[in-house]
Amino acid sequence: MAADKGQLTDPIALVHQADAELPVECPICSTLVSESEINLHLDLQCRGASAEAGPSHTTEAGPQTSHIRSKRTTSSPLRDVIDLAEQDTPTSKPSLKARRSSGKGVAPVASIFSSQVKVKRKSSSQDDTIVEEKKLASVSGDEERKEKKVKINPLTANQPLAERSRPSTLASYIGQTDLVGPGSLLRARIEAGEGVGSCILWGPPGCGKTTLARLIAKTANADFKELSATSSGASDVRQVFEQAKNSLKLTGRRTILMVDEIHRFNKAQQDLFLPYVENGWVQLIGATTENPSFKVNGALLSRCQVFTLSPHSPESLQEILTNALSSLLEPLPHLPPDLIPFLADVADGDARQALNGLELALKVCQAPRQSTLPSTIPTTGNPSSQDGGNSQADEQKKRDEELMDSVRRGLRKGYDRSGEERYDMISAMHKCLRGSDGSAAMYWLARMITGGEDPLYIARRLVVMSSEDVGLADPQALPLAMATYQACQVIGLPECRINLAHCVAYLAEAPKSTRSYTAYKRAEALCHQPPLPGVPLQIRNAPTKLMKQLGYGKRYSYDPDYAHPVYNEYLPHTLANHSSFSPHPEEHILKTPEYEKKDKNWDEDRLSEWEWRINSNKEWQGRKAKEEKIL
Ligand SMILES: Nc1ncnc2c1ncn2[C@@H]1O[C@H](COP(=O)(O)OP(=O)(O)OP(=O)(O)O)[C@@H](O)[C@H]1O
Repeated sequence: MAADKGQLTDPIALVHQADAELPVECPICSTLVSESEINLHLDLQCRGASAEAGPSHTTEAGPQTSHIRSKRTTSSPLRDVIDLAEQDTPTSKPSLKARRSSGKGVAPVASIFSSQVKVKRKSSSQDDTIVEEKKLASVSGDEERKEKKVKINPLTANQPLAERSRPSTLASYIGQTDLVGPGSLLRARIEAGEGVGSCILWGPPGCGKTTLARLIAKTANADFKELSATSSGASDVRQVFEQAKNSLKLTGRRTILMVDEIHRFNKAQQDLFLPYVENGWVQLIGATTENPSFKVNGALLSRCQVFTLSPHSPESLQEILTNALSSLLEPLPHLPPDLIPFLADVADGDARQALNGLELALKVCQAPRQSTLPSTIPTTGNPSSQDGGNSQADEQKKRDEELMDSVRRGLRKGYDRSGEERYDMISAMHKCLRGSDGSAAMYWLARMITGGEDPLYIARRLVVMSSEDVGLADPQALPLAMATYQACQVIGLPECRINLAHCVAYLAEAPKSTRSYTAYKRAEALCHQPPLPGVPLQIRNAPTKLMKQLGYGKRYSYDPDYAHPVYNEYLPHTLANHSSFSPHPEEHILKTPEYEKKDKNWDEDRLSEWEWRINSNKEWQGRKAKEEKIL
């Protein structure tokens, strides 16, 4: 059905031609392909489908499959055939659209061909290289055409350095030696092209998860598809799975699907993976920065192996940076001599950050800058030449320092308010408060606030902490924490950070007691031990005569009439002697040196109160025992 090169064909004729050969749907990738070409399309493992065919970035097209058209939701055979005709052959005819937009219907050949751009795709290892052929023709079709081929790769040319220097072989994959170092099992399996089965790669940003996944796919010689949970939905996942299954069924070719940020799929979305992973129809490689035990569906997790990647060591980062520098083709500008070790330190284990820092430094150093040096440098031999040399060196040193400072500011690590780091930091602050280390608590408070944390989130934790850890040791803690919460609500940032700091300092210095909290936990544990007894009759209300006759409220001692504590049967018989869930008065109250200084007698006062309570309790126990004997 291909038209002769460079020759216009009447679209009506093409429609008639198409009637004779309707396109069919490929059973693997659902692309519409002409009937006569379907076998070729399958033999080519669905390569050649247009870019719309699926989410895979490995989609390729060759000249022999240029007529293949992806499925359109609003497709009709007629429209498809017209479209096929429009994009036919390298020197294809102008599109009907172009002709319509020219406003001249079927325009003269010359005006249509005067400037034509055709974009072809050709495969490379990981990237789609685009070759643009600009065909500039003279006004008349008969005249000699001037052809100018400009080879550009706009997709890769604009990539950040981190992306351009992504390793394409396992040999150039730096670090992570515990996991893929020489002699490791995983490395052996990857090198043998066996694949690693479905797995989850867990590690902090920029530690090399995506890179490793791509390397695994490359050596396994499988189709590789990539999805990101941030931009894909259930329908994308289903589409890839179905294609993978069909491909396996019809051609025996495996598919590796890498899902970046897999933790962002909710549990229901993750459930979609189960049958495909379970049956081995697709090999899943999930990448996540979050702890998979919390963020990945348990059922899916049990079908995947979890590999943990660590942040890069400064040594690994130095190697990655040096490799990236040496791979650059352009001449390097002057760079500060300490730049590489400096970047390796400040990047905090994140290779992408380190490479971004390097790229930033390169840009700054390449940019023409206004020299603050005197325009005439004294000549050698002149006594002032030494000074001139020194001042030049000083100037350079100052510039280097400024550069590193701006790179450091540019690399300041973000605070992930939705991630694990948030919980780690609030928990760190809580632990510092519990351990009465005010300075450390203040640091974590500042880290959270400067990272953009919601002050109410911090204040809520302070409210909890004031009861959980300070509790009875300082009853003022809870009202202060509540007041801090309200201050944050009313005032907001930036001022409310002062209220937070006030409360943090107070809670750090307050004495600590977990009596109420631990007592509650013990009581709660008892509530999970059946049989659960009813409320003792003595403390039940007796609003009716019958209830009174049944013993409800019998011998109940009305509290205000008695010296406290007032003894009634507050607990069921089975628990009467079970004092383990009541607050232990003898529990030690942890006091900070600051508190000791404030109130030396506090402990003694409280102890004497407890002693009295313990004795009263003993008395009550004895009286109960006697009564029980009598009964
Ligand atoms: N082990 C490594 N060896 C060489 N370069 C690496 C390595 N790890 C990471 N890099 C560099 O850092 C860049 C980012 O790495 P990659 O995308 O693999 O990290 P990631 O762990 O997937 O990060 P994220 O969780 O943010 O997606 C890569 O493009 C590459 O240039």
